[in-house]
Amino acid sequence: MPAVLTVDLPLEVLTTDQMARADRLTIEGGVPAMTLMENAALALAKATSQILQRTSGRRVLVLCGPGNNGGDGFVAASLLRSQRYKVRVASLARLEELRGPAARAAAAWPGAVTSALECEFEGADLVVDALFGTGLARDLDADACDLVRRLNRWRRASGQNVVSVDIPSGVDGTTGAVRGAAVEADATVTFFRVKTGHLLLPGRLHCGALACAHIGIRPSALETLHVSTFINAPALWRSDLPLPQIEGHKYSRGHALVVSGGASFTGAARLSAAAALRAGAGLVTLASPSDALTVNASALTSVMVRPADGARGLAAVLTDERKNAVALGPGLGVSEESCAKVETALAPQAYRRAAVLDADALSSFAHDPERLWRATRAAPGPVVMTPHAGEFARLFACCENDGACRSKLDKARAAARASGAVVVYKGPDTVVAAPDGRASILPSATPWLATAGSGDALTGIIAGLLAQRMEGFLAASCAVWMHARAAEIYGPGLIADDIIASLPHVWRELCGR
Ligand SMILES: NC(=O)C1=CN([C@@H]2O[C@H](COP(=O)(O)OP(=O)(O)OC[C@H]3O[C@@H](n4cnc5c(N)ncnc54)[C@H](O)[C@@H]3O)[C@@H](O)[C@H]2O)[C@@H](O)CC1
Ligand SMILES: [K+]
Repeated sequence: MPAVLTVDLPLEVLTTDQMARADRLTIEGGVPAMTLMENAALALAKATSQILQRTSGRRVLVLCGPGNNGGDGFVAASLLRSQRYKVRVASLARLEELRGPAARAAAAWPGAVTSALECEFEGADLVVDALFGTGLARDLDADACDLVRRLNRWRRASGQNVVSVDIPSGVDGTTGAVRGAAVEADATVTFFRVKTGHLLLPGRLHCGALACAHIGIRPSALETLHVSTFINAPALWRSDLPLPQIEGHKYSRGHALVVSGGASFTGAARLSAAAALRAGAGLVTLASPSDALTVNASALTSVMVRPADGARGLAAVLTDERKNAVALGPGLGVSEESCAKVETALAPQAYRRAAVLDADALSSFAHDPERLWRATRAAPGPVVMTPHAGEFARLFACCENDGACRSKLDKARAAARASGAVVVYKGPDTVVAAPDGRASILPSATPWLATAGSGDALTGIIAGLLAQRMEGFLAASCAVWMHARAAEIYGPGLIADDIIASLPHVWRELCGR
């Protein structure tokens, strides 16, 4: 399935409840519901017609559901028919069951309406999926599941396009979960703002190319919605991006300290260190156990190496106040000593030091997460934690099993609240959540990123941005995006070293030169 198109999507991401409130406020403000529906259908008909022109198709089947999503389908059917497309309409509900604008839209459709459950897809060049939108309130029943599965099979076998109205039917607009079965669309046209279910997996994989249309809801409606979820795109953090200043020097660009593992586990920390430098830290030092000093020193040039044995050795290196960001975890080893090193790195200080905790720095606390939260809450500067799904489950079992946490986004937010740290919940739909409730979702990432050392590179990029004093949530979001973009630029065959090597291209794009 094609990746989500992120071009020109507005930054704010809504839950289905927030979207319903925006609709309600707009209608109360004097815009008729029918006008919103007509605007939605116009955008839908335009997108559909563009695909049909590309594929030289003429025959459209519109599947309409029992609510306003179906209403959008009826209006779009009328519009497409007026453009001389050959349009069939099939409805899941009996027409007399429809209410409000959907009933009016159905009444205005001049053609026949057949039963969706019995409809044949053969002969269609494109199917419009207007079965369920943001009003999906429960799992699809067996008949609807069967219809959706038949549609998906037909699409795969025929190679024809399916366009979903608002969200692929069966995808939960808030959590991205599949409720029984869900349409696999080639394109999805949503309205006003993207919903969290478009970006979170598996929902995102069902959307195809995602477009967001303006339908007459004013952006001022956002003011009352208290939106705190955003697409992770440059517009979110570009104005805070640290750029070298002409009057600056390496010390003004910050000094990141990366903690190396023992002699047999040094590569991971070296990747992090190199990534921190490429992310723009003025200086990077690798704190290395004595037994790994030679191997580390012989493999590094622009990264400095200092001996540091155990938590005490680390404490000694950290007495230098200029080392304002510390990263630990990659190759560190799961042990009590690692716990002590993390506590040393997070120990309250008179000066502000940021920290990134990854991999073994997190897993070492799996038996006692509260001990880690005590340290992260007391830390003198921003703390960013970067668990993948396995580490998250081990460390944040309380958030995993909390019934109120229905999605990856909910879980990441709960984890950030519990720990007082920025949580980067990694995966193809990486969520960054801050303790104050802000969150970002990465809209697309190449599967080539799933490679050894990829997480170590991300840890380093975050450390590099934190060393340059970028705010914790924005630094983590920016690093996640840069990491994904670097991998996208490099393309197939990517290994972790290539992510680091591609960072200058990412900077060039961000700086516009
Ligand atoms: N003013 C508005 O609210 C606007 C809404 N629009 C469209 O309206 C949609 C939302 O409309 P609705 O709130 O009517 O919701 P939907 O059309 O998404 O679906 C709700 C209907 O389906 C039923 N239903 C929910 N889950 C079901 C299930 N699992 N099995 C069977 N029936 C189920 C509900 O009882 C209700 O009748 C949006 O997705 C969008 O397409 C657009 O027309 C723009 C304006
Ligand atoms: K739909």
